[in-house]
Parts: sequence; structure tokens; C-alpha cells
Amino acid sequence: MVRVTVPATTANIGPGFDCLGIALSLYNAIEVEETDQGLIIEVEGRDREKIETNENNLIYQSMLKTFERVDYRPKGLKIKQYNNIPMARGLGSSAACIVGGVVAANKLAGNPLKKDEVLQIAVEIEGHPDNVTPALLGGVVVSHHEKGKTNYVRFPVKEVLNFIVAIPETELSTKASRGVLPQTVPFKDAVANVGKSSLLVAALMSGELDKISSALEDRLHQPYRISLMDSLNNIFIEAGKKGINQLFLSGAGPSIVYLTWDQGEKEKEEQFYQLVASMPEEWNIKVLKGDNIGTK
Ligand SMILES: Nc1ncnc2c1ncn2[C@@H]1O[C@H](COP(=O)(O)OP(=O)(O)OP(=O)(O)O)[C@@H](O)[C@H]1O
Ligand SMILES: N[C@@H](CCO)C(=O)O
Repeated sequence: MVRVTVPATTANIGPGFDCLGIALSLYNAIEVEETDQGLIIEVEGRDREKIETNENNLIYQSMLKTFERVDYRPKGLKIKQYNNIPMARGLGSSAACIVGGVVAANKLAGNPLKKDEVLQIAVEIEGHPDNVTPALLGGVVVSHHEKGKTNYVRFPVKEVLNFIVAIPETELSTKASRGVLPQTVPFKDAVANVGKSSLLVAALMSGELDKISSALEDRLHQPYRISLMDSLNNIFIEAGKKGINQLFLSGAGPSIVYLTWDQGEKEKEEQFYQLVASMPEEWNIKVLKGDNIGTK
């Protein structure tokens, strides 16, 4: 029996659209074993009622693609999922399934694939690299996929960083959230994002955390996405008025991350909690750390 744990991930981190992601201390686990025949899929934990337990299951599909790639044919499979990452909230639930499935299948086949080959299959399935790269590798990953190849640089996420994640009950699929993005943007907005995402990566890598606040502004996707949910709009506007600037939409949303590192921020953190609690929907808050291990 093979057991794989995969971290949640938060992608984009504001301006790093489709190219920046960080692994977080919230995990899904998958247990897989070969059987004599058939397919059994059991699911425990979050959102279990929304998950297909037949051949359409995303973990199974990811395993199948991997087995085909390495020419391995198990007679039957039993898959057990233990889910803590909420689906369709911007925390990389599908990425965790895809990476977990590919890694588990590779292990059952005797590990014929190297890590970068595992990553390649995961990116092909997910369609963008910014969740699956930190899910597999842990840490902060800057990635770009073109001409069938994913180039990336990975570095550790600083221990001092806290990721206060506000998760609404409302779901927002990545597909729907990508559907509201513009085909073109003003040149000045593109230039601003290049500058901000470059500054953000440099600050996260060097530890010059005081540079992060001004580097989190995004003009390519957040302005269009936060209009999808009144509370998202209200939280960003009200937080800005209170000088709470280290907020970003987690991946395609709707979860929001408040990035903190300074013990002196306690009052602002309390104001953030109160702001989220004042929203009409049910929001759940998790205080997470970065994960530097990735998939185990
Ligand atoms: N834990 C899971 N178990 C099985 N299938 C899943 C799981 N999470 C996601 N999926 C599959 O992936 C599809 C997309 O999932 P989801 O809506 O979570 O998208 P996503 O891109 O991962 O967004 P997010 O990052 O918000 O989770 C789902 O419709 C489902 O088929
Ligand atoms: N970069 C992707 C992240 C999805 O989690 C998006 O924003 O659509």
C-alpha cells in the first residue's frame, strides 16, 4: 500500500498570475493499493459528497495517465482519500489530487519517472503550473510552461510568514473564475504586474518582508474576480481603509489570504477577523504556515 500526502497551495499571490505559488500546511492524503480486479474509491473528510468515486475520479484519472506513460497495467486498484483541502475555494484541491495520483502511480510502478517527469504529467493534466509545482516540491515556486516544458525555480518559504486564510462556504470553480478575465489589458497594467511580481519574488526570496505590502497589488485578475462576490469586494475595500494591505485572492478565489509576519500586527489581524465575521456568508478562518516539504 502506498500513502501520499500533498499540501494545499495558494497561487498567483496577487500579481504573479499563473506563475507563482506557495505550499501551505493543510494536507490531503491518498492511500492506494493494487487489487486483483476492479476499482474501489473511498473518500473521507471535506466535500466527500461532491466527489466522484468511479472512473471519472480525478485521482484515478491522474493515475491512469501515469500508468499509460510508464506502460504499467495493474489488475485493479483501491484508492482511499482523506480530504482536508476544501474544493473550489482557491486552495489547490484539484492540484493536490493530480500530484497525489501521479506520485502514487509512479510509486506503484516502481518509480520509473524522475521528479521533473512527474511534474510534467501533473502540469499537462491541470493546465497551469502554479498550483501543482508547489504541491509537488513545497516552498515558493516561480514557474512558466511553454512548448510542452515547465521551467521553474523553487525556494523555501520563510518560517516567519503566517498565511491567515479566510474561506467562505461559497464555491468558485477555477473555470468560472478564469471565465471573467479580459482578453487584453492596458499596457500600464501589464507593466505594473511585471514590476510587482518581480518585487514580490525578490522580497520572498531575500526576506526583505517590508517590501511585500507594496508588491501584492494585482491588475490582471483580482479586479475582475472580486466583483464575482459582494463580500470579496467589501473585504478588500474595508481592509484597505483600515490599512490592512497584505491581502490577496488565493488562486482563482474565493478564499482570501492575509499574509503577516510581524508580531506587532495583532490589532490589524483582529480587525481582519471582525471584518470577515461581519460578512453575510459563513466564513472559516485557518491560520497556516508555509510548507517546505511538498508531496511525501
Ligand atoms: N479532493 C478531490 N477529490 C476528487 N476530485 C477532486 C477533488 N478536488 C477537486 N477535484 C476535481 O477537480 C475538479 C476541479 O476542482 P476544483 O473546483 O477544486 O478546482 P481547482 O482548480 O482545484 O480549484 P481550487 O484551487 O479552488 O480547489 C472538481 O470538479 C473535481 O472533479
Ligand atoms: N493561476 C490560476 C490559479 C488557480 O488556482 C488562476 O488564477 O486561475
